Amino acid sequence: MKIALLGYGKMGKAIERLARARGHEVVLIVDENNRATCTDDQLKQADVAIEFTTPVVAVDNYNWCFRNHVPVVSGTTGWLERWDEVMMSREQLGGGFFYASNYSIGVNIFFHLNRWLARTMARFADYKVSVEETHHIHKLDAPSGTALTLAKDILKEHPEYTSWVLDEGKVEAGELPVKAKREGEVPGIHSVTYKSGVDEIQIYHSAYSRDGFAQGAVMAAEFLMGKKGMFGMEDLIKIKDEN
Ligand SMILES: NC(=O)C1=CN([C@@H]2O[C@H](COP(=O)(O)OP(=O)(O)OC[C@H]3O[C@@H](n4cnc5c(N)ncnc54)[C@H](OP(=O)(O)O)[C@@H]3O)[C@@H](O)[C@H]2O)C=CC1
Ligand SMILES: O=C(O)C1=N[C@H](C(=O)O)C[C@H](O)C1
Repeated sequence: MKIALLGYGKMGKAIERLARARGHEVVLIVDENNRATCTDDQLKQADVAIEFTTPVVAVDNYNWCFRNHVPVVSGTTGWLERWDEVMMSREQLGGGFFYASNYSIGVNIFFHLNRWLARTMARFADYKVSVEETHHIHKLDAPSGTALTLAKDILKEHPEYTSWVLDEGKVEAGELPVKAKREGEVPGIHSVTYKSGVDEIQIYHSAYSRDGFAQGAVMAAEFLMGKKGMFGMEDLIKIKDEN
């Protein structure tokens, strides 16, 4: 498979290493410095693009891929307020798009546990729920995309919360608190905690490195090659939600 890497930072470099190890070819590397001079013809050399850049530039890159009929794996977080716009242009231009807030298989199992626990705990009003994430100090968005996925899945099962809120010390009744911590070079830690007056229940995931994210992104690219339409991790790893 021929890959265009859009974004060549911490994730782009990890993806390059893992993609080559799986026998793929990286035919284009784009970063902030050369983006303006990269041509459509260069992009069209690729079977798939993998995009890990920044919240501000990601949507332009998706549209670049759609216009050139290159399916794109989107890893960038922090752009979801433009989701509808991206879905519309994908549909109009007929592109292939794969999005996950977190490509690690472990986190996607954790998402499954979170949905199960949220359904179970909905019957026990004594417990208050909160989400916490810790990441490296370079991260631009807060809360993380992963924490947002966790929070949104909890909100679906808990009508006593009307919205999530970034917990900066002041949380109103009806708000699901999401705390975002920034420390050193932490690759990514997420937890969900249910607390009552007498005990607490917690689920927790900690990434040891970026390799799990990068491996999942390359697997998503292998899956997406030659496809049109919208896909997510549930298409790649079929874990069934049960009651
Ligand atoms: N979904 C998931 O599983 C994961 C998602 N992420 C997300 O991926 C994103 C990237 O993370 P990370 O690699 O750590 O970030 P980095 O800051 O290390 O890398 C960002 C890269 O984007 C490049 N860039 C900036 N503007 C453009 C542009 N217009 N076109 C192409 N490239 C550009 C930068 O170029 P330059 O080097 O020249 O500045 C840099 O190489 C973040 O949003 C993060 O939250 C991260 C890990 C896992
Ligand atoms: O910026 C990061 O590093 C990460 N971002 C993703 C997110 O926002 O959830 C995934 C992972 O936690 C690492």
